[in-house]
Amino acid sequence: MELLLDWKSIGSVLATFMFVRTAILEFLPPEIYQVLKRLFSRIFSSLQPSVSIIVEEFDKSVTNEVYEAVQFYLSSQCFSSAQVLKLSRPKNSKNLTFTMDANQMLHDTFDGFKVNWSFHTVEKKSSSGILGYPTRFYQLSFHPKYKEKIHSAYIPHVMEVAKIIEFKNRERKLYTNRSSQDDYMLWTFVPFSHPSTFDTLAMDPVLKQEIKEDLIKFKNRKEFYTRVGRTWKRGYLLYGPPGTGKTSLIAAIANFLEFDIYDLELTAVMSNSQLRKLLISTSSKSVIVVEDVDCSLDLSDRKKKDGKGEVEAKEELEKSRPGGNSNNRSTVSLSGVLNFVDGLWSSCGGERLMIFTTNQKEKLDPALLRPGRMDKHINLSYCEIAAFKTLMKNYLNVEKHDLMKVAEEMLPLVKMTPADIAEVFMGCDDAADVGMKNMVDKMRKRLCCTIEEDTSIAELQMKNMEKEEDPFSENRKPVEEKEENPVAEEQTPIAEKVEAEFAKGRESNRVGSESNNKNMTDD
Ligand SMILES: Nc1ncnc2c1ncn2[C@@H]1O[C@H](COP(=O)(O)OP(=O)(O)OP(=O)(O)O)[C@@H](O)[C@H]1O
Repeated sequence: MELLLDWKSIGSVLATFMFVRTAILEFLPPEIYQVLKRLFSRIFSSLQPSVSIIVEEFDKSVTNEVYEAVQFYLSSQCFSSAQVLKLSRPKNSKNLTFTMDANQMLHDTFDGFKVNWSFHTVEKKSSSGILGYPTRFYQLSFHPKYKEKIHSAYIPHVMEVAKIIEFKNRERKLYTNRSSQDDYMLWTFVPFSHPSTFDTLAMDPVLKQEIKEDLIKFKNRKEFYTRVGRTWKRGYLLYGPPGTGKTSLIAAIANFLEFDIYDLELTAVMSNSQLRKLLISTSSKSVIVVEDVDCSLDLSDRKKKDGKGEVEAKEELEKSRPGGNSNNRSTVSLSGVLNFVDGLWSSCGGERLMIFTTNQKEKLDPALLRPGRMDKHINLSYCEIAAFKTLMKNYLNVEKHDLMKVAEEMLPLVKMTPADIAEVFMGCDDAADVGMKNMVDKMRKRLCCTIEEDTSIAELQMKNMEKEEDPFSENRKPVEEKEENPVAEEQTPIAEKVEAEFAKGRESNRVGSESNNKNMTDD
């Protein structure tokens, strides 16, 4: 009988509990329900044994990197489990960021165990009782039996995930030393947003693919570089006439690798030691660029043939520069630059690509060009048909056109850089017919000029040769006789020459398409 009573009372307790629960869910405002839920979960969790780790924002006034990492990590985790979130987008950043609000609790699961994160803000009083800046910190709580796992696996996991998220979210930067006046502000920066990519780049497709593969290999070979005892860096030399896309290629590379760019103006660097400071203040995952290196410093052969030393030669170069005077003269030397590229200091940090550009490769010292310093020599030259098609697609939004055949025949005869072609297409506001007509007109004009120029050079050479001829020689022809000759080469009408050049162009197109690409060399 007593047992029956007990079962009855249990049944009525359960029924009451169900009734109260339904009443709470139905009638209690959700805000109050949430508060009660949190209160109960805190009471229960405080009854369980737990260990806490505090991660403060500052460590002796210096920003705590772990705090930043936790912030990144939790921003990716908190959307699903935190109750109240803060939403922000840092200026110029491409992504939205969610952060936890103060006193919020967040649960995370890792490798089968649970941990709790909470965020707090407290205002600490100084010894004199004055309230200081608020101290912000994250608190990580977990069961004591997971202490070892937290230390050896969970925290490294948080740091790794944070690194990946930070890299994806971060705003890439373009640094320059051009406007820096003193040692304290070596680099100034702006957000890097150059639109050039490998898709928009007009260049030989084989060369493009080769460069992309080389970059991918470089990026994925951290272990390889460690194994063979080399610093994780690579040097490219881009050379070719102005307007062939050296700067555009650098921007495309930085966008491809998602690296920052450091644009190093050597003439603004006062000494080798300042050069070293600039180098060690660059971050990893960056492209360091020295444009027009032949114009920056005298980096020709160190052993001057005329007996002048490096310093003397540099002095001369400085004097020859506009506004150059001895007071603000740079004392950066070739050896300083060589050390910058692959000296001991260049091994600080990692994952760095150094790119030097020049219009005159032959002016550079072989020491700078050797493998290990410049690992790849990339020749960017005048526009060929594949590059022309890319520009047509970019600027005129067409892949085929009636005038394509004519342009294709003339292109090998006229030395046009991608910049020349881009300029013509730019003025056509997407109108493909106008763009192609203007292009062909420009090519014709250039072809005529080239032929006229060649003709007058040939005439001049002929005259000079005649002047130099031995006046007593029996074979010597009088100049007048040559000028009167109606079938002389220089008197062929320009139109005929253009036609002859076209024939040459057709031939060279055929040969060009058969030849292997020789524009990128491993040095
Ligand atoms: N290969 C290319 N693909 C697409 N656009 C190009 C290319 N080359 C040049 N251009 C166009 O021409 C302009 C000038 O090119 P860029 O500055 O890259 O040439 P450069 O070789 O670095 O010239 P310089 O040697 O004078 O510095 C660019 O803004 C771009 O619009």
